[in-house]
Amino acid sequence: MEQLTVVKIGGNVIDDPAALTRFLTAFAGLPGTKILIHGGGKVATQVAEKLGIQTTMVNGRRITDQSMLNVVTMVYGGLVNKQIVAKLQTLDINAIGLTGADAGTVLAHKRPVKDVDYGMVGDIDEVDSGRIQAFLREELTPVFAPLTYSKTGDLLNTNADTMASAVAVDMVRHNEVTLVYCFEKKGVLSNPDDDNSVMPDLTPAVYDEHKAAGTINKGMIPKLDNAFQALRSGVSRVVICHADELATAVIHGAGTTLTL
Ligand SMILES: Nc1ncnc2c1ncn2[C@@H]1O[C@H](COP(=O)(O)OP(=O)(O)O)[C@@H](O)[C@H]1O
Ligand SMILES: CC(=O)N[C@@H](CCC(=O)OP(=O)(O)O)C(=O)O
Repeated sequence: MEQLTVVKIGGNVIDDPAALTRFLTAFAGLPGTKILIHGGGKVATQVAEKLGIQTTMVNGRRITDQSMLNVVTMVYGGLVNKQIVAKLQTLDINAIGLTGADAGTVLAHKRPVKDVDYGMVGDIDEVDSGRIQAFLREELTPVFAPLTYSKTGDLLNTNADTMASAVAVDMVRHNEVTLVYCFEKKGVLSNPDDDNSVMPDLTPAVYDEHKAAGTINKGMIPKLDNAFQALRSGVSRVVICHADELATAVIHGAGTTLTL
């Protein structure tokens, strides 16, 4: 089976133009077929604030009312996605920018209201990996914004880590998939105050211990839940690493590799 690398890039890197350029250059240089999923939460928060719209996050998810949905659609589906696509074109990657609504690639439903009303937040039902594979066959590199669509024709805001995991899992039908989460730290740290305390590998049991001790917290919890879910669902390798170490992580191993 052909190798495929699915890469997710987080919002703190997207917010730093020099770091984003370094990352995209490394992404462009990866061997074989690849897909990029980007976040952009930090930029969305800044733009919303300029428009007088306040951000509320619950369990790492953005409460998305209609005005916030308009902001994230403009920021993720427009500004961030198209800036990345344009940059990749100059790096000789024929990128095609997509939301989950484009070509019907990622269908979701609005998250039901239980304790929290997240508003227009989407939980993924279906990824059309056959369609994504068709883009790859045409030598196009899909670049996904973290937006999905519903059967009722609404756009929905979906966490980018979740989107990366769902796309990677469905692509297992066609490829041997490596999933890499890139962000601004060197990997999963055993001590969040020490940037050099990277754990080279991580099992669910050790993850649970760190979660209980509070040394793995905040955004790292949903990231790792998504990452372990991908590994359990047939993705061959899942790595969490610094954006500057993407090439090393894919080829030789850097950052944190998850094992079951
Ligand atoms: N043990 C840990 N190791 C690394 N990062 C951690 C850890 N615990 C919490 N974090 C936090 O998790 C964040 C990554 O999650 P998130 O902000 O959702 O990233 P992204 O922008 O990639 O989506 C890091 O910026 C860091 O502050
Ligand atoms: C529902 C939900 O929370 N969606 C995320 C999508 C962006 C994202 O995940 O961006 P990062 O990877 O940069 O955090 C949000 O709006 O913040």
